[in-house]
Amino acid sequence: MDANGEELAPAVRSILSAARDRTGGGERVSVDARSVPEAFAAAEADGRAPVIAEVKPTSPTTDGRRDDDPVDLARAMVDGGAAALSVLTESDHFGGSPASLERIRAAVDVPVLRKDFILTEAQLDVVESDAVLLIARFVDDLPALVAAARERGFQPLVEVHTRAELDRAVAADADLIGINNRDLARLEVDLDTFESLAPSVPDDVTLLAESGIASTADVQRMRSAGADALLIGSAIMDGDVTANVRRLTTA
Ligand SMILES: O=P(O)(O)OC[C@@H](O)[C@@H](O)c1c[nH]c2ccccc12
Repeated sequence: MDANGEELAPAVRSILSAARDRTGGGERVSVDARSVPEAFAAAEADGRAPVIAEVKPTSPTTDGRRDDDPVDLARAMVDGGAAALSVLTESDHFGGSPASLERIRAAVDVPVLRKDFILTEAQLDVVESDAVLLIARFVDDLPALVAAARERGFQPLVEVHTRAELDRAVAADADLIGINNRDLARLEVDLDTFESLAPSVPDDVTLLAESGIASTADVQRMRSAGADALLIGSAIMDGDVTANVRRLTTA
């Protein structure tokens, strides 16, 4: 059971128990971050849908694993028009690493989001990134972790899946919020999630639609429902990543 009183999918329980074992807590990070909202605005001005393309070698819901150099993948995504990148640093279930994020961030000039299951302040002190994901469902003291991220220069992206989590994100002063279409209890995706929660998000929040966006029709659907930007992983990682990003950003 988690805080929502709902059973989590076994893969997610395994991810969380690995996350609890990671101590983090190297030297305190202080980052001079590339602005995520500015990167979205630049993409819009250039006629592209703002997309955060995700470097995700594998996942509990993906068959197989992509072994290309993550830096090559990242560059190819930027070539296709990605406004920003998301890089998994979780190694046990997603094939990512802090080292690949570090290399990617040195190789591109767009903002890079660190995608991991961060539960404690010490786990922020692992690698420099422009933004960090904080999953409302798993973080006990969200206002404290949002503040701790900002103190280090990170832009916190708070991920929500329910109305109650959205209210907690807003109360924690989040100004970058992602609505995850994937239910972490069942690992199923439903784009209705974004459509039903987006109207309750305050206007001054930069709002992302996350997960399950596979086609240009999905991009248009999320944009019409109020998404300022889209976070897309699997549909980009499957095949020619440059062509995939180009197709999805010119929807
Ligand atoms: O591959 P998709 O369905 O396009 O989803 C991307 C991203 O939203 C997903 O990887 C994700 C959303 N929240 C997360 C939290 C941790 C790890 C991964 C995620």
